[in-house]
Amino acid sequence: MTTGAWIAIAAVLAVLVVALVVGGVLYRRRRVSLLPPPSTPELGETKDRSGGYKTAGGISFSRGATATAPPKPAPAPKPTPEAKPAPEAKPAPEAAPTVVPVAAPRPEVVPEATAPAVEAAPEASAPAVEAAPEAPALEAPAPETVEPEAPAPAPEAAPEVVAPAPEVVAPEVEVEAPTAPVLEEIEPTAGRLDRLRGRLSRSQSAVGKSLLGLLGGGDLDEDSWEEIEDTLLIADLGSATTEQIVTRLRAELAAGSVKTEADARALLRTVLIEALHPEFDRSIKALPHDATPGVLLVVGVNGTGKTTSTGKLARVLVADGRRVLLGAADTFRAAAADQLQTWAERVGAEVVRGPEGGDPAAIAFDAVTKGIETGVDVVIVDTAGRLHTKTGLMDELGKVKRVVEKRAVVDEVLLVLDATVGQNGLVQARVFAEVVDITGVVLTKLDGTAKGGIVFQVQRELGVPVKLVGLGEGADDLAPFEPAAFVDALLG
Ligand SMILES: Nc1nc2c(ncn2[C@@H]2O[C@H](COP(=O)(O)OP(=O)(O)OP(=O)(O)O)[C@@H](O)[C@H]2O)c(=O)[nH]1
Repeated sequence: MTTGAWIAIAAVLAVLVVALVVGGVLYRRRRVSLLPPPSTPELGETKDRSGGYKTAGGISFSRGATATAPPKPAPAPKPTPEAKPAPEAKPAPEAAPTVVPVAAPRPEVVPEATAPAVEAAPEASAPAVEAAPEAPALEAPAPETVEPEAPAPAPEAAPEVVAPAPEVVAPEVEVEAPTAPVLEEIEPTAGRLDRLRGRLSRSQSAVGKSLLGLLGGGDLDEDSWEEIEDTLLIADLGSATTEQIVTRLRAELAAGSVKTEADARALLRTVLIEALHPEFDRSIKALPHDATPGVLLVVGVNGTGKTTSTGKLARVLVADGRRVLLGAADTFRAAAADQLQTWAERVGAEVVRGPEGGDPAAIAFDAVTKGIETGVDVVIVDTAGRLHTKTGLMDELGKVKRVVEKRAVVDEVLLVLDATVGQNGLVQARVFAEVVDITGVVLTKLDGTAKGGIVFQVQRELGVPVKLVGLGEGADDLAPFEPAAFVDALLG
């Protein structure tokens, strides 16, 4: 072939290459994505999954009564344990897993490698762009997934590469195993009871409707009053509370203060709220003291939801920027410690656990000791759920508390009660109250019972507030108990 022919072939090839490249770029630009465009969140913005509900506040925390120290400054994330005086910087004992610094999924902790990365690094390929909005705090390693061979798109084309284009995920790319555990996003605590109100209403509002129906009907005869009493009793308000409420309603109606249905509703609302003691302090005493963490014991009969509630509470505290250590002192049920560890790993809390069947008091002691050494803010000890009829086992719970008190003040003893068991819960409450001083109640499974009236009885019986309510099996289905919101749900 002549030189001219070779040149002609070379020119044709060059044109083909250029055409392929241009075609590729145009193809990428025109490709239609079925995924929503990535909304790059502002730094500091968290994803709101509350469904738009807003309420007065979230779960509030306070310091135990024995604290003498001035309040610590606002709990921004504490990156290092040395923020607190750690007596001996001992290495973690093997009983506990590696200390996971609580990279609390708060936006402030997010390094610049989130949204800005999209702009700053055009070579950071599609996966990084797409993943960033989902869990900003955890996506720092995203650049590691960059495919080296991927044809670098023009910088301006990057935002359009929304869909995880199959060809971008090159099979030969070795995605490094994440070094940090994948932490979960935690729902905002503010507004939870309102967000979960639907569940409460579904199970409770029949009571409210029936009461309103009776009261709004005008003059009440004795049969109607009896029906009101029955309704309250069936809803598990207990005879004392029922009597108190009926007496008050009778007096108000006799005084002629109820003329319309709206009056009846307003009166019922007021009377029920009053009976729930809105003045009780429902904050969780979980804030650290000068040199010791806040210490909480979670007690209750097995199956009531102790471990679940402990995990849910840990999430709330982590979301509040606290460093949390969980003590798995429930050695009675084999899987309980694993269950607790899973909860902890999901939010980056530490766990201290012991051998199966080990001494719960020893584990609780170790947990608090480790919490002091590592300078965590709060230690929550999940205790063994024992049948309250077994005296020896109940005594063991007393021992757990006494032993823990050798290391730190116990700020809260939360009794977990299953709302679905009705009166039986009261029997449990009495027995536990004999062994330890209960400071608050967590009433679980309120989503699955129409007997929410147990709230009234429990408070009356124990003289301590219901502080938290469990409204589902979901990780964030724990809400502060707010009398007014509860009554509103009751009245529908
Ligand atoms: N529907 C509903 N289920 C709940 C709630 N809280 C806990 N549960 C469920 O109740 C069951 C028992 O919960 P656990 O946390 O294992 O109970 P526990 O008291 O720790 O039990 P032991 O470890 O045996 O002592 C689990 O299936 C939970 O998902 C709640 O508020 N609502």
